[in-house]
Order: sequence, then structure tokens, then C-alpha cells
Amino acid sequence: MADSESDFNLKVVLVSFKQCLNEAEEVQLDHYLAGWKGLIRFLNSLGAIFSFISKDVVTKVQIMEGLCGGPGREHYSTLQSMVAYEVGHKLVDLERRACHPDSGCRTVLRLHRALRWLQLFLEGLRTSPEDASTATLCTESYNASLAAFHPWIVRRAVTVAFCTLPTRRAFLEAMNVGPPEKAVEMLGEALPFIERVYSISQKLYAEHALLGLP
Ligand SMILES: CCCCCCCC/C=C\CCCCCCCC(=O)N[C@@H](COP(=O)(O)O)[C@H](O)/C=C/CCCCCCCCCCCCC
Repeated sequence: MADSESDFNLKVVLVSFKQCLNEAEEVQLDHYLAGWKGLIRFLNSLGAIFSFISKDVVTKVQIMEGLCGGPGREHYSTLQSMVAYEVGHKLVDLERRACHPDSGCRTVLRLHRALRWLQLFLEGLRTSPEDASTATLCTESYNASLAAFHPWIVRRAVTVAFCTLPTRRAFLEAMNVGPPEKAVEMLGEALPFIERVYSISQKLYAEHALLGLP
């Protein structure tokens, strides 16, 4: 992995997701986006073959930063306030992308689905044997999450990219939290926070029938 990423520390990134939740268990968008920006740095370090994925995440984070810093910014402090605002003011395309192609609700939905992939992949890394194939772990977590929402051509490109992934040991070392055993321990502590953010967001989107936004 690239030297410029040598200060990457996955623990710091995962802590952003811990900080996401306020006392009312609402998802604070600034911390959520900070977590994604940290993940983008890691993705960039994996090489050019992952750049089509990285570009898509960057675009989505930029859309959200535009909304969070735009004229309606007071409605974009939490996921809950954003959903209430956009749904309440009919700012979400429900059937097909039309008047509001880049609503906050549809943009976060894509990141939310990807967070499920991340949770499954990191859980796979944590619990798998030392010689486990990261391509297999990645494919399994992808098939159990994002794949259902992607067309054939994207699924194909992603599967090819997975074959270039580093080994499980290299991944654990790249987390920069010490030896592989320490990284496994850190994942055990941090993954419940990702899981919590994911399940709160999932419940919110389900309650508003937003899980299938085009
Ligand atoms: C030391 C270990 C740390 C692991 C950290 C991994 C960091 C990974 C960072 C990001 C994960 C990928 C996020 C993918 C977001 C995909 C969002 C999406 O579904 N976009 C599609 C739909 O958007 P719209 O067209 O409706 O606007 C878009 O069409 C997709 C485009 C590109 C393909 C995305 C494939 C996602 C594959 C997920 C696996 C990433 C593999 C990373 C390897 C570690």
C-alpha cells in the first residue's frame, strides 16, 4: 500500500462512527461523513483499480457536504432531521429520479448500503482463519449486501477488482493499530458501533419506506 497512507489508522475512522450517535441516538451527519472520508483514504491506497469505487463514494460525500453546508443546512445536522425535512417538503424522488435526483435521502441510502458491506467484510476479517482469502471474504460480504442493488456490469468489475486485494494479514497490518492480533481486538471493540449506526439508519429508512429509493 502507498507510503502516503502510512498514517492511516482504521481505529480513528471507526471511532467517527461511534461519535455519530448523539444522546437521542440520532445519526450526526458530520461524523458520518468524516467516517466515510477516512474510508476513502484507505480505498485510494488500494490502487487505481479501485478508483471507480472511490470516485463514486467521493461524489456522494460531496453531495452530502453540499447539502450540509448549503442554504438548508439546519435541516442536515442529523439523518433524522434530514429525512423529516426532505420527506416533509417532498424533496425526495420516490418512484424514479426526476426533480430531486441527488436528494440527501437517496445519497445516504447508497452509503448506508455500503456500510453494511463494510460491517460484514470487517467482521469476516476479524473472525476468519489466518489464511482466509480476502477476495472470498469481500465477495461474500458484497453478495450479502450491495450486489443486490448493482447491475451485472458493476458486479463483474467489482469481482475482478477483489482479486487484487492484499492478504488478510496485510489488511490487518494496514489498519495501523499494531500487530494483527491487536487489529482483530480493535475490530471486536469498534464493529458494534458501526452495527448500531447501521441498524438505527435502517429502521429510520424502513419507517419512512425509503429503502428502495431510485
Ligand atoms: C484496513 C481495512 C479497512 C477496510 C476499509 C475499506 C474501505 C472501503 C471504502 C469504501 C467502501 C466502498 C463503498 C462503495 C459505495 C458504493 C455506493 C453505490 O452502491 N453506488 C452505486 C449506486 O449509486 P447510484 O448510481 O445509484 O448513484 C454506483 O452505481 C456504484 C458504483 C461503483 C461500484 C461500487 C462497488 C462497491 C463495492 C464495495 C466493495 C469495496 C471494496 C473495497 C476493498 C476493501
